[in-house]
Amino acid sequence: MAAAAAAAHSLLHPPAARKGPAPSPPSPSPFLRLPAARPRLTHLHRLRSASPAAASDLTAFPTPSGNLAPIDVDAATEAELRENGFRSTRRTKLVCTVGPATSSPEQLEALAVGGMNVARVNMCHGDREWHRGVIRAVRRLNEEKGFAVAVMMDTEGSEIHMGDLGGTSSAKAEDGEVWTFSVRAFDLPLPERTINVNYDGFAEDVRVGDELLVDGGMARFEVIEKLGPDVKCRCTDPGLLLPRANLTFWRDGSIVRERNAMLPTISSKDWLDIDFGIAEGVDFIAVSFVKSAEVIKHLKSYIAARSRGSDISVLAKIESIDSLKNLEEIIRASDGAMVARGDMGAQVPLEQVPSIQQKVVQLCRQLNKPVIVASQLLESMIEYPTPTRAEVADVSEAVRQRADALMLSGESAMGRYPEKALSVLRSVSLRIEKWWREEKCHEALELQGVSSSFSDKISEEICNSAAKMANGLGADAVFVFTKTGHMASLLSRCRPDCPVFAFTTSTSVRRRLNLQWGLIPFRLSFSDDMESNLNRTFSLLKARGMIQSGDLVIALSDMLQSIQVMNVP
Ligand SMILES: Nc1ncnc2c1ncn2[C@@H]1O[C@H](COP(=O)(O)OP(=O)(O)O)[C@@H](O)[C@H]1O
Ligand SMILES: C=C(OP(=O)(O)O)C(=O)O
Ligand SMILES: [K+]
Ligand SMILES: [Mg+2]
Repeated sequence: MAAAAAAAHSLLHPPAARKGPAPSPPSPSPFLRLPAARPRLTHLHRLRSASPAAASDLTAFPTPSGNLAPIDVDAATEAELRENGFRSTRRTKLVCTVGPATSSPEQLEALAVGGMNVARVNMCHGDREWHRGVIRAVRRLNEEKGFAVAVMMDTEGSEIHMGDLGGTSSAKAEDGEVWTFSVRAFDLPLPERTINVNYDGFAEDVRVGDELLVDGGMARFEVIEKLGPDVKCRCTDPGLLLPRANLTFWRDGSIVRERNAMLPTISSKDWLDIDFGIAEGVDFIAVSFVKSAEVIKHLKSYIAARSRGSDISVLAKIESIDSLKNLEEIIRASDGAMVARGDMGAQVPLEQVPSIQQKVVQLCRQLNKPVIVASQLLESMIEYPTPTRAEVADVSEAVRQRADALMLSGESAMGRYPEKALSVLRSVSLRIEKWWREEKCHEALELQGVSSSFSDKISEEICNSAAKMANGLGADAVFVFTKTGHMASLLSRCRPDCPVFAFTTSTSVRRRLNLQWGLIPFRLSFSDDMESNLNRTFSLLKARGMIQSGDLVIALSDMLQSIQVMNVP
């Protein structure tokens, strides 16, 4: 037990390895500038010649005084860079579901300090006032403390689920007990051993003999009798019933999809929630139970018409058999995806979930869409302060697959140890990333072209080359100045060995980039003049101790299509 405790301790408290003296740069030239990629002549007007500048131009640039306001970076990133250096920054992003355990401003700040990149609110639970409070608290935190925590709203969708258990937080179903699942509206308190079901067709669709699975198998019942709106079921696998738990029913070993298969992906309640999300300025909307690309396209055009310029990214949750049938089309239409293993595991045999996860993660990377691996990563930490070995292995596998992000659900929403769970994700990510970088174990993924225009193609080739150069030269960081964030995501897609500092003029682009692997997003106003942008950025970052003279940096921008290699003066 003592050994276990010690192991858990080291997992939760990794030693902070201070950055040593700046490594001597492998490049002999302190200011080597490469020519711009050469496009066809017809596209030359897009390029501006990179005038060769002497190193002295940079050293002559005045160092800043105490004025640090022009760049937005949060204290957690700053401390991490200062203490651990570029190479050791975490590349895998972390999403936390906010619930009753984490909704106060103090609790949210603790999560942000602990590495939360995205706060998720799940519209299945809580009411709009509650969600509004959380979204606004996150916004305040960003404004007051310089964080760039993005907000993700997750729709309820038209799944079948249980009601609220009449206010109790959980109920235990024991072997052999008879429970009533009913579509009736009851007055509170609910009669004993009674569960509300949200789907009106439930009592008609089920048959005596069907199996009823709560949360994909947390508890299991057999339908023994139908009495109008009430369905009597005997518990055959005891387990815990949680409010609004998902329900599936099975007949002859297959999931039953009768009229429920015809339910809309976005329900009328979801549309109201989406209007709410647009009004509150959320950064991501994750759509539950996506079946086709059409629903994503529909939502994207709705958002474009409604949100007047503010960009909201639409993420497809891959969690049903239908989503697997149209996987590539759905991901192409979306701005990103989530491997939602909770419901997925209730629809396909559990042993198929790992290969589905790997397939979705790889496809998203090919198509340049960020991907989140979600559900039960550290499930036991809802109750216990340390994870199981199996959970750590599961997290490691998602990190090794180089998913953009990992997500906490119940662990952070209503668990006893939300901050500890986050710190486990953080330390496991750091450790596994370092191990795989050092061992150079990653199989090179042959990236296919993703660009739809020639000018995009130039950006893509520049990013591919810059990432390769960064690896070959052992660069400390890639700097990218990007207005829309597109160049930054193309770099992230290459999964370079060093982190990517993404400078963008917009706070909302900065927040959205926070979901993507390996990007450290900063908000900075900059001009079209790369020379002065770089000088200014170096000065600002040096003044804050985030970079040092001699650091080897590769710089790109989406205004000037070139690759520059230089040492920080
Ligand atoms: N806004 C909220 N209010 C109350 N409880 C919540 C809220 N968000 C999440 N939870 C709790 O956290 C659990 C895990 O969250 P999540 O995985 O997002 O939902 P679900 O279990 O419905 O898929 C939920 O089952 C619920 O008990
Ligand atoms: C993330 C998931 O969706 P939700 O928590 O909304 O059911 C899931 O099913 O894994
Ligand atoms: K949901
Ligand atoms: Mg789900």
